[in-house]
Formats: sequence, C-alpha cells, structure tokens
Amino acid sequence: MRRKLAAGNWKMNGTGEALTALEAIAGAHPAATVDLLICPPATLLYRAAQAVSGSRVRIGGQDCHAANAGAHTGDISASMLADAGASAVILGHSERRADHGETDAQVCDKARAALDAGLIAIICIGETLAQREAGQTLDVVCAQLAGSVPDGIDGSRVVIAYEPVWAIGTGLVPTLEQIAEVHDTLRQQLIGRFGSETAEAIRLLYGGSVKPGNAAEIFAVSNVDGALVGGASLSAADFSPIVTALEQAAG
Ligand SMILES: O=C[C@H](O)COP(=O)(O)O
Repeated sequence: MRRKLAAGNWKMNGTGEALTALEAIAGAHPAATVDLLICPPATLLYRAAQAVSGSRVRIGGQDCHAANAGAHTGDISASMLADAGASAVILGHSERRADHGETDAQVCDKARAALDAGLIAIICIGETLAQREAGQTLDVVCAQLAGSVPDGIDGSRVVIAYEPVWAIGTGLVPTLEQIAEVHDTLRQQLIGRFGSETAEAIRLLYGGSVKPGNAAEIFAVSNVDGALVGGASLSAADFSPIVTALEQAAG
C-alpha cells in the first residue's frame, strides 16, 4: 500500500523568517497519517531540517547535480543534500527544464545520483499548454517518464509528480478526468516497464495550483497519491488543509 505524500516546493522563496511557517506546518500535524515533505531553498536546508527535527515533516532539496563531487561551481550534490538533512529531492521540475535546459537524460542521471545517496527522487513531468491543445499530452508525459526514470529502481524511493506546465502558479487545473487519464496512463507505463510490484510502490503526485479548495476532489482521483504543492505550501494556513484533505482521502 502506497503511503500518501503531501510535498511542498518553496521554489526560490524564503529566508530565515520562513522557518516560522515551517514550524507552524510541523506543529499543525504532530501525528500525521500521511508523509509530509517541505522543499525549501538550499540556503535554508540545514536550518529547516533542524527546525522540524522530531516532527513528522521531512525536508527535501529542489535539485541536485548528477556527480557526487567535483568542479561544478554553484551546484550541489545529492550527498550534500543528505548531509544537510534532506531525505528527498525534486528533480526535473518544469522550471528547471525551462530555465536550465534540463533534458530527460540529465534528470535520469540526477535521479540515479539521488537514489545512490539514499534520497527519495521526486521526478517531475508535464505537458505545456501547446502540447495539451495539440493532443500530445500522453505522448509527452510517457516520453518524459521513459527518459527521466532510471532502470533498476526501488519503487518505494521514487515519486513521479505530474505537473501540467500550464497549471503551475496559474490557478488553472485540469479536469478530474484529465488528471485521471494521465495518472492511470503513467501507472500502466510503469507496470509495463518495471512490473507490478515495483510500479505499484511508486507514488504519483499531482501538482499545479493545488489549493485548500480543490485538494479533496483531486485526492479522490484514481492513482493520485498526493500532491506537489507550490504557492500553497508557503503558509500553514494554506498547506495544513491540504494535508488534512489528503489524510481524509487516505482513510
Ligand atoms: O512544484 C510545485 C508546482 O510547480 C506547483 O506550483 P503551484 O502549486 O504554485 O501551482
């Protein structure tokens, strides 16, 4: 049985005072029945990990380099994230694919490095609006899935986040039928590649304008195992009701 996951991606938001929000999130769910993860900027990782120590909240990074160490100015390796207190890392977010030209092959290499460092790899995929309107959604996400997920994985340590690019930060959300179509297709693709046991252990998150007002209906969709939340993860007032909705969906 997959354990549901509410993950927050703070993106390039937050300095020291944001730890107050993190502590509020942790304090709101002292006995959470779902997994909770917040991914702050790298500058806050260590302090964030200290701040949630002893709580149900875990801390994650937003990217890592594929190499373990070396001459890569400005980059951070997966083992460095782990050393700072992270237990997971987001990889291949559409903002990194767009801003830094990350390819599926690079995301795959990063995921392998993350898994080797003992982190959970949260691999993001999703279509643009133009691709959606051209009827290419399933082809696009299946190609990203095939290219971004390494071979030989432990399914329990891999998370796929389906994030339609056009739904991120826009307030636009796919219909529940559209979410179900993609998530069901992803599950079938994973079963075909890895077999049922591994594929059924992989959690599939939906991301893109998840808010307290739409979380419950999204969490009721088949093969939705949680959410990757951007803007609404920046405050306990917004994130906490999403966590509660996920706990209710978990039963
Ligand atoms: O990683 C998170 C996503 O990009 C979603 O962001 P959002 O909830 O602000 O739309």
